[in-house]
Amino acid sequence: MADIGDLVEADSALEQPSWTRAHASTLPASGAWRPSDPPGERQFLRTFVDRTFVLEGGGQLSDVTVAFETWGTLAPDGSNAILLCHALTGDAHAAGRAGPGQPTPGWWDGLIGPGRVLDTDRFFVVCANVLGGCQGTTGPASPRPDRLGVYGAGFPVVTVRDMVRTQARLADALGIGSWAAVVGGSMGGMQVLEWGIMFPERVRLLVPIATCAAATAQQIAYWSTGRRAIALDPAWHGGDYYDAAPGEGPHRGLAVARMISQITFRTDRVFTARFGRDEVEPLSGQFGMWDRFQVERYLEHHGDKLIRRFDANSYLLLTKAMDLHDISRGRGGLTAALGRIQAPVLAVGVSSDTLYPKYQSQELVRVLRSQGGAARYAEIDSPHGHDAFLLELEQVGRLLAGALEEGDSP
Ligand SMILES: CC(=O)SCCNC(=O)CCNC(=O)[C@H](O)C(C)(C)COP(=O)(O)OP(=O)(O)OC[C@H]1O[C@@H](n2cnc3c(N)ncnc32)[C@H](O)[C@@H]1OP(=O)(O)O
Ligand SMILES: N[C@@H](CCO)C(=O)O
Repeated sequence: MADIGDLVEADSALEQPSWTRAHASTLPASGAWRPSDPPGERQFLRTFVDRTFVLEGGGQLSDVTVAFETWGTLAPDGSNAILLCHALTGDAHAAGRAGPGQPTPGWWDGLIGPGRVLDTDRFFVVCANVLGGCQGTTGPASPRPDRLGVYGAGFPVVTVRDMVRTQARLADALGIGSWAAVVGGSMGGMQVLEWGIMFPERVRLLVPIATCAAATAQQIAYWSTGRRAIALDPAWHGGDYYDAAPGEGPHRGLAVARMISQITFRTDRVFTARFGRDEVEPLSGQFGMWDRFQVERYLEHHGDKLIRRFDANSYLLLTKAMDLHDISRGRGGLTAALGRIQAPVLAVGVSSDTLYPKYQSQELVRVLRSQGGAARYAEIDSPHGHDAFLLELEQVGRLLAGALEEGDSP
């Protein structure tokens, strides 16, 4: 445990959801980790304090903070821990706070808690904000170790493998030798696969949802268009905008990037049912260029919402990490990479996902099984598209419950 770095308790000065306040310059150092009170409170692990963390792409970091939340109680032998890996704009807050006060909704509320699928009377559930993110874990908006400003454009490119390596340090620090399950959707599913490949002996069940073994040309096309929108915003300033006055950051570019991605998260069918050709400003016979359809206003709303809770540089980094995701890189191909996995795999696709289409999950299972791996495909039947893993919680819960019953769990 000596080289793990300091675990620090939740600091009320950091009590905030926003990236703008996510990085206080000092974190209180403490000795050993102890559970937060109430459960669900954000906690921080400082790691790589002692040495340089060399990233897969050659960049370097030191003194990395990992923000995480936990629910439930860790068994004395550390055997009952489940790791949840979040998607692009998610964070460590997978479930609402269980203690007093107004619970803040989490992205998988309803699945986590006493008697729920991720039963906190039985499991110790952990979720950490990813490296490069903007909700407490070190990212571009974080102060540099020398305290001479924030990283900004100087933050190195990170990969999904780098994210997983920081999570492994967290597991070490918490005393978790192997996870009962590692579960996540989209970018979270990419982390799940890398966990199975990088640390095969440290996972006992893998549940990658709505994800892929390697980004396709179309996925790269979508995400890179969003990145271009951010880079074209003059307020982006090459990534160094953190001293801009409130409201003067690259929010226009980020909003457009979100509008583009929101289209890919949903479907033609649902957009047609929800918005059809309905207009916001009724067409009067004289067509105004900026008179809007309802779907335009909806996308604008989603752009506006994201800029209030997300950092443009993190959006660039994390979408790049997804595009760089390729489990076969440096491993002698897809079959060899998947051949490293020892844990049973439940790969879940979404029937209507056009961003990470279900054939990619099916292909994972086909290759795993061709090598004798214990892999199964299951499907979320939904009209909603990619976001179904966040919207169809009843189906997700049923699939997870089945996998946890069958898998190697306590
Ligand atoms: C529970 C959480 O997600 S916590 C938030 C943290 N975020 C994350 O963790 C990332 C993952 N979460 C997400 O991506 C999303 O929150 C999801 C997928 C879970 C849910 O998506 P939603 O945004 O709720 O879905 P939906 O497509 O129904 O959009 C609803 C919003 O569009 C607005 N809207 C609907 N129609 C229109 C329209 N015609 N014009 C303008 N706005 C509209 C609604 O008023 C609503 O606004 P609100 O969210 O400010 O209340
Ligand atoms: N809508 C989700 C899914 C992305 O895969 C998010 O914003 O994180």
